[in-house]
Amino acid sequence: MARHHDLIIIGTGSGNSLISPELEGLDIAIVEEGTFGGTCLNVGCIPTKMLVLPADRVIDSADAARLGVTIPRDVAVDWPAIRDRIFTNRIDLIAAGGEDYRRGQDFVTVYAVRARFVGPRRLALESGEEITADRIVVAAGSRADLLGIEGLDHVDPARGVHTSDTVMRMDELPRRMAVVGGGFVACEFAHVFDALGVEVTQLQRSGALLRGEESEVSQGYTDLARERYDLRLDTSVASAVRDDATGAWTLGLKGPDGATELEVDAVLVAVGRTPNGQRLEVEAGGIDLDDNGVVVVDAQQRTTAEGVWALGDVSNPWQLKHVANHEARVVAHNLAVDLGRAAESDAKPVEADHRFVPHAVFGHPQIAAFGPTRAELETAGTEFVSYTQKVGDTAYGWALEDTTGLLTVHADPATGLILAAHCLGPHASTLIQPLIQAASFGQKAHDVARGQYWIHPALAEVVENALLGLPLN
Ligand SMILES: Cc1cc2nc3c(=O)[nH]c(=O)nc-3n(C[C@H](O)[C@H](O)[C@H](O)COP(=O)(O)OP(=O)(O)OC[C@H]3O[C@@H](n4cnc5c(N)ncnc54)[C@H](O)[C@@H]3O)c2cc1C
Ligand SMILES: NC(=O)c1ccc[n+]([C@@H]2O[C@H](COP(=O)([O-])OP(=O)(O)OC[C@H]3O[C@@H](n4cnc5c(N)ncnc54)[C@H](O)[C@@H]3O)[C@@H](O)[C@H]2O)c1
Repeated sequence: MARHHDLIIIGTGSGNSLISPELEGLDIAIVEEGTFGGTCLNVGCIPTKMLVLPADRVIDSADAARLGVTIPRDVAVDWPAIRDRIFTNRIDLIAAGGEDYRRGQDFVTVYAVRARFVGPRRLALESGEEITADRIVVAAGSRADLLGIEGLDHVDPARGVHTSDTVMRMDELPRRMAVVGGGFVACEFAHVFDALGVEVTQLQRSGALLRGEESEVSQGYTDLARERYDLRLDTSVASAVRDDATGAWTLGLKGPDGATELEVDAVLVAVGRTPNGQRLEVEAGGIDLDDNGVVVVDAQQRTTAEGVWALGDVSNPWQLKHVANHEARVVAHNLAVDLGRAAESDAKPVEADHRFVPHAVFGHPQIAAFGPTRAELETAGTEFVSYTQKVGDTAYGWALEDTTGLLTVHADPATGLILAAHCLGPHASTLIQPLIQAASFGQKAHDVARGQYWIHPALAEVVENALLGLPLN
Protein backbone atom coordinates (compact mmCIF):
# COMPACT_ATOMS: atom_id res chain seq x y z
CA MET A 1 0.00 0.00 0.00
CA ALA A 2 1.19 3.50 -0.84
CA ARG A 3 2.12 5.78 2.04
CA HIS A 4 0.03 8.94 1.98
CA HIS A 5 1.34 12.45 2.85
CA ASP A 6 -0.28 15.87 3.06
CA LEU A 7 2.36 17.31 0.74
CA ILE A 8 5.12 15.91 -1.46
CA ILE A 9 7.90 18.17 -2.73
CA ILE A 10 9.99 16.76 -5.59
CA GLY A 11 13.42 18.40 -5.64
CA THR A 12 15.44 20.16 -2.95
CA GLY A 13 16.69 23.21 -4.86
CA SER A 14 14.17 26.00 -4.43
CA GLY A 15 11.67 23.27 -3.47
CA ASN A 16 13.45 22.91 -0.14
CA SER A 17 12.78 26.56 0.71
CA LEU A 18 9.03 26.06 0.37
CA ILE A 19 8.36 24.87 3.87
CA SER A 20 7.29 28.18 5.39
CA PRO A 21 6.20 28.40 9.04
CA GLU A 22 2.60 28.18 7.77
CA LEU A 23 3.29 24.75 6.25
CA GLU A 24 5.28 23.37 9.16
CA GLY A 25 3.52 20.54 10.91
CA LEU A 26 1.94 19.10 7.78
CA ASP A 27 3.02 15.55 6.95
CA ILE A 28 5.58 16.51 4.27
CA ALA A 29 7.61 14.19 2.02
CA ILE A 30 10.70 15.49 0.24
CA VAL A 31 11.97 13.40 -2.67
CA GLU A 32 15.52 14.04 -3.87
CA GLU A 33 17.56 11.75 -6.11
CA GLY A 34 20.72 13.84 -6.02
CA THR A 35 22.58 16.04 -3.59
CA PHE A 36 20.44 18.00 -1.15
CA GLY A 37 20.22 21.67 -2.14
CA GLY A 38 19.95 21.17 -5.90
CA THR A 39 21.82 22.74 -8.78
CA CYS A 40 22.50 26.29 -7.60
CA LEU A 41 24.18 25.27 -4.36
CA ASN A 42 26.02 22.14 -5.48
CA VAL A 43 26.93 22.55 -9.14
CA GLY A 44 25.59 25.91 -10.27
CA CYS A 45 25.46 29.56 -9.27
CA ILE A 46 27.38 29.45 -6.02
CA PRO A 47 30.42 27.30 -6.82
CA THR A 48 30.79 28.94 -10.23
CA LYS A 49 30.84 32.40 -8.73
CA MET A 50 33.32 31.24 -6.10
CA LEU A 51 35.49 30.04 -9.00
CA VAL A 52 35.11 33.28 -10.92
CA LEU A 53 36.66 35.27 -8.08
CA PRO A 54 40.18 33.78 -8.29
CA ALA A 55 39.90 33.92 -12.09
CA ASP A 56 39.07 37.63 -11.92
CA ARG A 57 42.07 38.18 -9.64
CA VAL A 58 44.38 36.71 -12.25
CA ILE A 59 42.94 38.85 -15.05
CA ASP A 60 43.00 41.98 -12.91
CA SER A 61 46.61 41.42 -11.92
CA ALA A 62 47.59 41.11 -15.58
CA ASP A 63 45.70 44.33 -16.30
CA ALA A 64 47.36 46.26 -13.49
CA ALA A 65 50.23 47.32 -15.73
CA ARG A 66 47.85 49.83 -17.35
CA LEU A 67 47.56 51.46 -13.94
CA GLY A 68 51.33 51.68 -13.47
CA VAL A 69 51.63 48.61 -11.26
CA THR A 70 53.44 45.60 -12.62
CA ILE A 71 52.48 42.42 -10.81
CA PRO A 72 54.88 39.57 -11.63
CA ARG A 73 53.22 37.33 -14.25
CA ASP A 74 54.49 34.16 -12.68
CA VAL A 75 51.00 33.25 -11.49
CA ALA A 76 50.87 30.12 -9.35
CA VAL A 77 47.47 28.43 -9.46
CA ASP A 78 46.80 25.90 -6.71
CA TRP A 79 43.78 24.12 -8.19
CA PRO A 80 43.16 21.76 -5.24
CA ALA A 81 43.16 24.78 -2.91
CA ILE A 82 40.72 26.65 -5.14
CA ARG A 83 38.45 23.60 -5.47
CA ASP A 84 38.56 22.66 -1.79
CA ARG A 85 37.88 26.23 -0.65
CA ILE A 86 34.63 25.94 -2.58
CA PHE A 87 33.46 22.41 -1.96
CA THR A 88 35.15 20.96 1.13
CA ASN A 89 35.08 24.16 3.15
CA ARG A 90 31.67 25.47 2.20
CA ILE A 91 29.30 23.84 -0.30
CA ASP A 92 29.44 20.25 0.92
CA LEU A 93 28.94 21.35 4.52
CA ILE A 94 25.88 23.43 3.62
CA ALA A 95 24.36 20.60 1.56
CA ALA A 96 24.88 18.05 4.34
CA GLY A 97 23.63 20.49 6.97
CA GLY A 98 20.49 21.20 4.94
CA GLU A 99 19.71 17.52 4.64
CA ASP A 100 20.36 16.85 8.34
CA TYR A 101 18.07 19.74 9.24
CA ARG A 102 15.17 18.36 7.21
CA ARG A 103 15.72 14.80 8.40
CA GLY A 104 15.64 16.14 11.96
CA GLN A 105 12.15 17.61 11.54
CA ASP A 106 9.60 15.10 12.78
CA PHE A 107 6.97 16.18 10.25
CA VAL A 108 9.30 15.67 7.26
CA THR A 109 10.15 12.37 5.56
CA VAL A 110 13.10 12.47 3.15
CA TYR A 111 13.13 9.92 0.31
CA ALA A 112 16.62 10.00 -1.21
CA VAL A 113 15.66 8.34 -4.50
CA ARG A 114 14.37 9.14 -7.97
CA ALA A 115 10.61 9.43 -8.36
CA ARG A 116 8.24 9.23 -11.32
CA PHE A 117 4.55 9.85 -11.63
CA VAL A 118 2.36 6.78 -12.07
CA GLY A 119 -1.01 8.45 -11.59
CA PRO A 120 -2.68 11.60 -10.29
CA ARG A 121 -0.70 12.71 -7.20
CA ARG A 122 0.90 9.22 -7.09
CA LEU A 123 4.62 8.59 -7.35
CA ALA A 124 6.65 5.41 -7.79
CA LEU A 125 10.04 5.64 -6.11
CA GLU A 126 13.16 3.91 -7.38
CA SER A 127 13.22 2.04 -4.07
CA GLY A 128 10.05 0.21 -5.13
CA GLU A 129 7.69 2.11 -2.80
CA GLU A 130 4.77 4.21 -3.95
CA ILE A 131 3.70 7.39 -2.22
CA THR A 132 0.65 9.62 -2.66
CA ALA A 133 -0.35 13.04 -1.38
CA ASP A 134 -3.16 15.56 -1.29
CA ARG A 135 -0.84 18.11 -2.82
CA ILE A 136 2.42 17.89 -4.78
CA VAL A 137 5.00 20.50 -5.73
CA VAL A 138 7.16 19.65 -8.74
CA ALA A 139 10.49 21.43 -8.30
CA ALA A 140 12.63 18.94 -10.22
CA GLY A 141 14.84 21.42 -12.08
CA SER A 142 16.75 20.72 -15.27
CA ARG A 143 19.82 18.74 -16.31
CA ALA A 144 22.82 19.48 -18.51
CA ASP A 145 22.55 18.44 -22.15
CA LEU A 146 25.23 16.37 -23.83
CA LEU A 147 26.07 15.99 -27.51
CA GLY A 148 24.75 13.28 -29.80
CA ILE A 149 28.33 12.34 -30.67
CA GLU A 150 29.89 9.08 -29.55
CA GLY A 151 32.26 9.78 -26.65
CA LEU A 152 30.59 13.11 -25.83
CA ASP A 153 27.14 11.61 -25.24
CA HIS A 154 27.76 10.81 -21.58
CA VAL A 155 29.72 12.35 -18.74
CA ASP A 156 32.99 10.55 -18.06
CA PRO A 157 35.27 12.61 -15.80
CA ALA A 158 37.94 9.89 -15.72
CA ARG A 159 38.24 10.25 -19.51
CA GLY A 160 38.03 14.05 -19.43
CA VAL A 161 34.41 14.46 -20.57
CA HIS A 162 32.56 16.94 -18.39
CA THR A 163 29.46 18.99 -17.93
CA SER A 164 29.09 21.73 -15.34
CA ASP A 165 28.14 18.96 -12.89
CA THR A 166 31.65 17.50 -12.84
CA VAL A 167 34.13 20.04 -14.16
CA MET A 168 34.49 22.00 -10.91
CA ARG A 169 35.60 18.91 -9.00
CA MET A 170 38.36 17.76 -11.36
CA ASP A 171 41.42 16.29 -9.63
CA GLU A 172 43.74 18.49 -11.64
CA LEU A 173 43.50 21.11 -14.34
CA PRO A 174 43.92 19.74 -17.85
CA ARG A 175 46.52 21.36 -20.09
CA ARG A 176 44.05 21.89 -22.95
CA MET A 177 40.26 22.10 -22.78
CA ALA A 178 37.54 22.45 -25.40
CA VAL A 179 34.50 24.32 -24.13
CA VAL A 180 31.55 23.51 -26.38
CA GLY A 181 28.78 26.13 -26.41
CA GLY A 182 28.43 29.89 -26.34
CA GLY A 183 25.86 30.46 -23.58
CA PHE A 184 26.07 31.40 -19.88
CA VAL A 185 27.74 28.19 -18.72
CA ALA A 186 30.30 28.01 -21.53
CA CYS A 187 31.30 31.68 -21.22
CA GLU A 188 31.69 31.61 -17.45
CA PHE A 189 33.83 28.46 -17.54
CA ALA A 190 35.91 29.60 -20.53
CA HIS A 191 36.75 32.73 -18.51
CA VAL A 192 37.60 30.69 -15.40
CA PHE A 193 39.76 28.03 -17.01
CA ASP A 194 41.57 30.42 -19.34
CA ALA A 195 42.42 32.65 -16.37
CA LEU A 196 43.67 29.66 -14.39
CA GLY A 197 46.11 28.78 -17.16
CA VAL A 198 44.29 26.10 -19.15
CA GLU A 199 44.63 26.41 -22.95
CA VAL A 200 40.96 26.98 -23.72
CA THR A 201 39.33 26.61 -27.12
CA GLN A 202 35.69 27.66 -27.08
CA LEU A 203 33.58 26.20 -29.88
CA GLN A 204 30.42 28.10 -30.72
CA ARG A 205 28.25 26.91 -33.56
CA SER A 206 26.82 30.36 -34.35
CA GLY A 207 28.52 33.66 -35.18
CA ALA A 208 28.76 35.27 -31.71
CA LEU A 209 28.79 34.40 -28.02
CA LEU A 210 25.71 34.98 -25.85
CA ARG A 211 23.48 35.61 -28.82
CA GLY A 212 20.43 36.32 -26.67
CA GLU A 213 22.01 39.53 -25.41
CA GLU A 214 21.69 43.02 -26.92
CA SER A 215 23.82 43.02 -30.07
CA GLU A 216 26.49 45.44 -28.77
CA VAL A 217 26.80 43.38 -25.59
CA SER A 218 27.07 40.07 -27.42
CA GLN A 219 29.52 41.53 -29.96
CA GLY A 220 31.54 43.34 -27.30
CA TYR A 221 31.89 40.19 -25.21
CA THR A 222 32.75 38.09 -28.27
CA ASP A 223 35.52 40.52 -29.29
CA LEU A 224 37.01 40.50 -25.78
CA ALA A 225 36.88 36.70 -25.53
CA ARG A 226 38.64 36.39 -28.89
CA GLU A 227 41.50 38.54 -27.59
CA ARG A 228 41.95 36.21 -24.62
CA TYR A 229 41.67 32.65 -25.91
CA ASP A 230 41.08 30.55 -29.00
CA LEU A 231 37.44 31.22 -29.91
CA ARG A 232 36.06 29.40 -32.94
CA LEU A 233 32.74 30.77 -34.18
CA ASP A 234 30.38 29.09 -36.65
CA THR A 235 32.05 25.87 -35.60
CA SER A 236 30.47 22.62 -34.53
CA VAL A 237 31.87 19.33 -33.29
CA ALA A 238 31.36 16.47 -35.71
CA SER A 239 33.33 13.66 -34.06
CA ALA A 240 35.43 12.81 -31.03
CA VAL A 241 38.13 10.16 -30.76
CA ARG A 242 40.22 9.48 -27.67
CA ASP A 243 43.74 8.17 -27.70
CA ASP A 244 43.68 5.91 -24.67
CA ALA A 245 47.49 5.88 -24.46
CA THR A 246 47.81 9.67 -24.04
CA GLY A 247 44.28 10.46 -22.87
CA ALA A 248 44.00 13.16 -25.55
CA TRP A 249 40.80 13.74 -27.50
CA THR A 250 40.85 14.61 -31.18
CA LEU A 251 37.71 16.55 -32.04
CA GLY A 252 36.63 16.68 -35.67
CA LEU A 253 35.32 20.21 -36.28
CA LYS A 254 33.23 21.74 -39.03
CA GLY A 255 33.74 25.46 -39.38
CA PRO A 256 34.48 28.37 -41.72
CA ASP A 257 37.72 26.66 -42.84
CA GLY A 258 35.94 23.39 -43.60
CA ALA A 259 36.80 20.24 -41.67
CA THR A 260 39.60 20.66 -39.10
CA GLU A 261 40.84 18.80 -36.04
CA LEU A 262 41.47 19.97 -32.48
CA GLU A 263 43.44 18.04 -29.87
CA VAL A 264 42.54 18.60 -26.22
CA ASP A 265 42.84 16.81 -22.89
CA ALA A 266 39.32 17.58 -21.63
CA VAL A 267 35.98 18.55 -23.12
CA LEU A 268 33.37 20.60 -21.29
CA VAL A 269 29.96 20.25 -22.91
CA ALA A 270 27.86 23.34 -22.14
CA VAL A 271 25.10 23.34 -24.73
CA GLY A 272 22.00 24.02 -22.66
CA ARG A 273 19.80 22.32 -20.09
CA THR A 274 16.67 20.15 -20.44
CA PRO A 275 13.86 20.47 -17.90
CA ASN A 276 13.26 17.28 -15.91
CA GLY A 277 9.48 17.03 -16.34
CA GLN A 278 9.53 14.41 -19.08
CA ARG A 279 11.98 12.19 -17.19
CA LEU A 280 9.70 12.50 -14.16
CA GLU A 281 6.87 11.21 -16.39
CA VAL A 282 4.64 14.03 -15.19
CA GLU A 283 2.09 13.32 -17.90
CA ALA A 284 1.13 10.14 -16.04
CA GLY A 285 0.06 12.50 -13.26
CA GLY A 286 -2.12 14.56 -15.61
CA ILE A 287 0.47 17.34 -15.82
CA ASP A 288 0.87 18.88 -19.26
CA LEU A 289 4.21 19.71 -20.84
CA ASP A 290 4.65 22.32 -23.58
CA ASP A 291 6.49 21.65 -26.85
CA ASN A 292 9.83 22.35 -25.14
CA GLY A 293 9.17 19.84 -22.37
CA VAL A 294 8.47 22.60 -19.82
CA VAL A 295 5.72 21.89 -17.27
CA VAL A 296 2.77 24.14 -18.07
CA VAL A 297 1.76 26.37 -15.15
CA ASP A 298 -0.69 29.24 -14.74
CA ALA A 299 0.16 32.58 -13.15
CA GLN A 300 -0.33 31.06 -9.67
CA GLN A 301 2.15 28.26 -10.51
CA ARG A 302 -0.61 25.63 -10.70
CA THR A 303 -0.08 22.82 -13.20
CA THR A 304 -2.88 21.32 -15.27
CA ALA A 305 -3.37 18.62 -12.58
CA GLU A 306 -5.56 19.33 -9.57
CA GLY A 307 -3.50 19.85 -6.40
CA VAL A 308 -0.13 20.01 -8.20
CA TRP A 309 2.05 23.14 -8.40
CA ALA A 310 5.42 23.54 -10.14
CA LEU A 311 8.30 25.99 -9.94
CA GLY A 312 11.80 26.68 -11.16
CA ASP A 313 13.68 25.23 -14.12
CA VAL A 314 11.15 22.44 -14.60
CA SER A 315 8.39 24.93 -15.40
CA ASN A 316 9.90 28.21 -16.61
CA PRO A 317 12.03 29.15 -19.62
CA TRP A 318 14.54 31.34 -17.75
CA GLN A 319 16.39 28.66 -15.77
CA LEU A 320 17.58 31.16 -13.14
CA LYS A 321 17.81 30.75 -9.38
CA HIS A 322 16.18 34.05 -8.44
CA VAL A 323 13.19 33.10 -10.61
CA ALA A 324 12.94 29.67 -8.95
CA ASN A 325 13.13 31.33 -5.52
CA HIS A 326 10.44 33.87 -6.40
CA GLU A 327 8.16 31.12 -7.65
CA ALA A 328 8.83 29.08 -4.50
CA ARG A 329 7.57 32.00 -2.40
CA VAL A 330 4.46 32.21 -4.61
CA VAL A 331 3.81 28.47 -4.29
CA ALA A 332 4.38 28.48 -0.51
CA HIS A 333 1.84 31.29 -0.11
CA ASN A 334 -0.70 29.71 -2.46
CA LEU A 335 -0.38 26.33 -0.74
CA ALA A 336 -0.99 27.98 2.62
CA VAL A 337 -4.09 29.70 1.24
CA ASP A 338 -5.32 26.48 -0.33
CA LEU A 339 -4.85 24.64 2.97
CA GLY A 340 -6.52 27.39 5.00
CA ARG A 341 -3.22 27.86 6.86
CA ALA A 342 -2.27 31.37 5.70
CA ALA A 343 -1.32 33.69 8.55
CA GLU A 344 -3.91 36.22 7.41
CA SER A 345 -7.39 34.69 7.32
CA ASP A 346 -8.44 36.69 4.24
CA ALA A 347 -5.24 35.92 2.27
CA LYS A 348 -5.80 35.31 -1.45
CA PRO A 349 -3.64 33.37 -3.92
CA VAL A 350 -0.94 35.47 -5.57
CA GLU A 351 0.55 35.44 -9.06
CA ALA A 352 4.21 35.18 -10.01
CA ASP A 353 5.73 38.42 -11.32
CA HIS A 354 7.70 37.68 -14.48
CA ARG A 355 7.60 41.21 -15.91
CA PHE A 356 11.26 42.15 -15.47
CA VAL A 357 13.33 38.99 -15.08
CA PRO A 358 17.01 39.97 -14.97
CA HIS A 359 20.06 37.81 -15.50
CA ALA A 360 23.80 38.21 -15.24
CA VAL A 361 26.70 36.36 -16.81
CA PHE A 362 29.75 36.32 -14.57
CA GLY A 363 32.37 36.29 -17.27
CA HIS A 364 35.00 38.98 -17.67
CA PRO A 365 33.66 41.59 -17.89
CA GLN A 366 30.26 40.83 -16.44
CA ILE A 367 27.01 41.10 -18.35
CA ALA A 368 23.62 41.93 -16.84
CA ALA A 369 20.30 42.62 -18.49
CA PHE A 370 16.55 42.55 -18.29
CA GLY A 371 13.79 43.15 -20.81
CA PRO A 372 13.81 42.91 -24.58
CA THR A 373 16.69 43.71 -26.90
CA ARG A 374 16.46 46.41 -29.56
CA ALA A 375 15.79 43.73 -32.19
CA GLU A 376 13.03 42.17 -30.10
CA LEU A 377 11.36 45.57 -29.56
CA GLU A 378 11.51 46.25 -33.29
CA THR A 379 10.08 42.84 -34.15
CA ALA A 380 7.24 43.39 -31.69
CA GLY A 381 6.56 46.83 -33.19
CA THR A 382 7.03 48.52 -29.79
CA GLU A 383 7.74 52.27 -29.77
CA PHE A 384 10.95 52.93 -27.87
CA VAL A 385 13.85 55.30 -27.39
CA SER A 386 17.36 54.25 -26.38
CA TYR A 387 20.57 55.59 -24.99
CA THR A 388 23.92 53.91 -24.61
CA GLN A 389 26.26 55.21 -21.91
CA LYS A 390 29.88 54.12 -22.14
CA VAL A 391 31.42 53.26 -18.79
CA GLY A 392 34.66 54.93 -19.92
CA ASP A 393 32.88 58.28 -20.34
CA THR A 394 32.10 58.60 -16.64
CA ALA A 395 34.34 59.62 -13.76
CA TYR A 396 34.67 56.14 -12.27
CA GLY A 397 35.20 54.73 -15.74
CA TRP A 398 38.27 56.96 -15.98
CA ALA A 399 39.52 55.52 -12.69
CA LEU A 400 38.97 52.03 -14.09
CA GLU A 401 40.60 52.93 -17.41
CA ASP A 402 37.59 51.18 -18.92
CA THR A 403 37.42 51.10 -22.71
CA THR A 404 34.75 48.48 -23.39
CA GLY A 405 31.93 48.80 -20.82
CA LEU A 406 28.51 50.10 -21.79
CA LEU A 407 24.95 50.37 -20.54
CA THR A 408 22.05 50.58 -22.99
CA VAL A 409 18.62 51.55 -21.70
CA HIS A 410 15.39 51.31 -23.71
CA ALA A 411 12.37 53.34 -22.58
CA ASP A 412 8.81 54.04 -23.64
CA PRO A 413 8.68 57.55 -25.17
CA ALA A 414 5.01 57.95 -24.28
CA THR A 415 5.32 57.20 -20.56
CA GLY A 416 9.03 57.60 -19.80
CA LEU A 417 9.02 54.13 -18.23
CA ILE A 418 12.07 51.87 -18.52
CA LEU A 419 11.50 48.86 -20.77
CA ALA A 420 14.90 47.19 -20.70
CA ALA A 421 18.55 47.58 -19.79
CA HIS A 422 21.63 45.79 -21.11
CA CYS A 423 25.00 46.17 -19.49
CA LEU A 424 28.53 44.94 -20.26
CA GLY A 425 31.21 45.96 -17.83
CA PRO A 426 32.63 45.82 -14.34
CA HIS A 427 30.09 44.97 -11.64
CA ALA A 428 27.28 44.87 -14.23
CA SER A 429 25.28 42.46 -12.04
CA THR A 430 25.13 45.06 -9.26
CA LEU A 431 25.07 48.17 -11.42
CA ILE A 432 21.81 47.19 -13.11
CA GLN A 433 19.80 46.76 -9.89
CA PRO A 434 18.44 50.36 -9.63
CA LEU A 435 17.08 49.95 -13.15
CA ILE A 436 15.34 46.68 -12.25
CA GLN A 437 13.88 48.46 -9.25
CA ALA A 438 12.72 51.47 -11.28
CA ALA A 439 11.10 49.25 -13.93
CA SER A 440 9.44 47.02 -11.31
CA PHE A 441 7.95 49.96 -9.42
CA GLY A 442 6.93 51.89 -12.53
CA GLN A 443 9.29 54.82 -11.90
CA LYS A 444 9.98 57.13 -14.85
CA ALA A 445 13.52 57.26 -16.20
CA HIS A 446 14.10 60.98 -15.68
CA ASP A 447 12.47 60.92 -12.23
CA VAL A 448 14.87 58.17 -11.19
CA ALA A 449 17.81 60.16 -12.59
CA ARG A 450 16.92 63.47 -10.95
CA GLY A 451 14.85 62.40 -7.93
CA GLN A 452 17.80 61.17 -5.88
CA TYR A 453 21.50 61.73 -5.29
CA TRP A 454 24.00 59.57 -7.15
CA ILE A 455 27.23 59.23 -5.24
CA HIS A 456 30.08 60.92 -7.06
CA PRO A 457 32.29 59.60 -8.53
CA ALA A 458 30.81 56.10 -8.13
CA LEU A 459 30.19 53.61 -10.93
CA ALA A 460 26.44 54.16 -10.44
CA GLU A 461 26.82 57.44 -12.35
CA VAL A 462 26.80 55.22 -15.44
CA VAL A 463 23.13 54.52 -14.66
CA GLU A 464 22.36 58.17 -13.95
CA ASN A 465 23.92 59.28 -17.23
CA ALA A 466 22.20 56.53 -19.25
CA LEU A 467 18.83 57.67 -17.88
CA LEU A 468 19.55 61.34 -18.51
CA GLY A 469 20.66 60.53 -22.05
CA LEU A 470 17.30 59.04 -23.01
CA PRO A 471 15.52 61.41 -25.43
CA LEU A 472 12.36 61.78 -23.34
CA ASN A 473 10.23 64.86 -22.67
C1 LIG B 1 26.91 26.02 -13.96
C2 LIG B 1 25.65 26.76 -13.62
C3 LIG B 1 25.71 28.06 -13.14
C4 LIG B 1 24.56 28.75 -12.82
N1 LIG B 1 24.68 30.04 -12.39
C5 LIG B 1 23.57 30.74 -12.11
C6 LIG B 1 23.66 32.07 -11.65
O1 LIG B 1 24.74 32.64 -11.50
N2 LIG B 1 22.52 32.73 -11.35
C7 LIG B 1 21.30 32.16 -11.53
O2 LIG B 1 20.28 32.81 -11.26
N3 LIG B 1 21.17 30.89 -11.96
C8 LIG B 1 22.28 30.18 -12.26
N4 LIG B 1 22.17 28.89 -12.69
C9 LIG B 1 20.83 28.31 -12.82
C10 LIG B 1 20.30 27.83 -11.46
O3 LIG B 1 21.23 26.96 -10.87
C11 LIG B 1 18.95 27.14 -11.63
O4 LIG B 1 18.06 28.00 -12.31
C12 LIG B 1 18.33 26.76 -10.29
O5 LIG B 1 19.22 26.03 -9.51
C13 LIG B 1 17.04 25.97 -10.52
O6 LIG B 1 16.50 25.63 -9.28
P1 LIG B 1 15.34 24.52 -9.20
O7 LIG B 1 14.92 24.47 -7.78
O8 LIG B 1 14.32 24.77 -10.24
O9 LIG B 1 16.05 23.17 -9.61
P2 LIG B 1 17.30 22.40 -8.99
O10 LIG B 1 18.09 23.23 -8.08
O11 LIG B 1 17.98 21.77 -10.15
O12 LIG B 1 16.61 21.28 -8.07
C14 LIG B 1 15.94 20.19 -8.63
C15 LIG B 1 16.24 18.97 -7.80
O13 LIG B 1 15.31 17.96 -8.18
C16 LIG B 1 15.96 16.71 -8.14
N5 LIG B 1 15.22 15.81 -9.04
C17 LIG B 1 15.03 15.97 -10.36
N6 LIG B 1 14.28 14.96 -10.86
C18 LIG B 1 13.98 14.15 -9.80
C19 LIG B 1 13.26 12.94 -9.66
N7 LIG B 1 12.67 12.38 -10.71
N8 LIG B 1 13.19 12.38 -8.46
C20 LIG B 1 13.79 12.95 -7.37
N9 LIG B 1 14.49 14.10 -7.45
C21 LIG B 1 14.58 14.69 -8.64
C22 LIG B 1 17.37 17.01 -8.64
O14 LIG B 1 18.29 16.05 -8.17
C23 LIG B 1 17.62 18.40 -8.05
O15 LIG B 1 18.35 18.34 -6.84
C24 LIG B 1 23.30 28.15 -12.99
C25 LIG B 1 23.22 26.82 -13.46
C26 LIG B 1 24.38 26.14 -13.77
C27 LIG B 1 24.27 24.74 -14.26
N1 LIG C 1 24.94 33.51 -14.51
C1 LIG C 1 23.81 32.84 -14.65
O1 LIG C 1 22.72 33.30 -14.33
C2 LIG C 1 23.85 31.46 -15.21
C3 LIG C 1 25.05 30.78 -15.37
C4 LIG C 1 25.03 29.52 -15.93
C5 LIG C 1 23.82 28.95 -16.30
N2 LIG C 1 22.66 29.62 -16.12
C6 LIG C 1 21.40 29.03 -16.58
O2 LIG C 1 21.60 27.75 -17.07
C7 LIG C 1 21.00 27.63 -18.35
C8 LIG C 1 21.83 26.74 -19.21
O3 LIG C 1 23.04 27.41 -19.58
P1 LIG C 1 23.82 26.99 -20.88
O4 LIG C 1 24.94 27.94 -21.10
O5 LIG C 1 24.13 25.55 -20.84
O6 LIG C 1 22.71 27.14 -22.01
P2 LIG C 1 22.36 28.31 -23.00
O7 LIG C 1 21.05 27.95 -23.58
O8 LIG C 1 22.55 29.66 -22.41
O9 LIG C 1 23.46 28.20 -24.13
C9 LIG C 1 23.63 27.02 -24.87
C10 LIG C 1 24.71 27.26 -25.90
O10 LIG C 1 25.05 26.04 -26.51
C11 LIG C 1 25.03 26.17 -27.92
N3 LIG C 1 24.65 24.87 -28.46
C12 LIG C 1 23.47 24.24 -28.31
N4 LIG C 1 23.50 23.04 -28.90
C13 LIG C 1 24.74 22.90 -29.43
C14 LIG C 1 25.40 21.88 -30.14
N5 LIG C 1 24.79 20.74 -30.46
N6 LIG C 1 26.67 22.09 -30.51
C15 LIG C 1 27.31 23.24 -30.20
N7 LIG C 1 26.73 24.24 -29.51
C16 LIG C 1 25.47 24.07 -29.15
C17 LIG C 1 24.05 27.28 -28.20
O11 LIG C 1 24.31 27.88 -29.42
C18 LIG C 1 24.30 28.21 -27.01
O12 LIG C 1 25.39 29.04 -27.29
C19 LIG C 1 20.87 29.03 -18.91
O13 LIG C 1 19.66 29.16 -19.62
C20 LIG C 1 20.92 29.91 -17.72
O14 LIG C 1 19.65 30.41 -17.40
C21 LIG C 1 22.67 30.86 -15.59
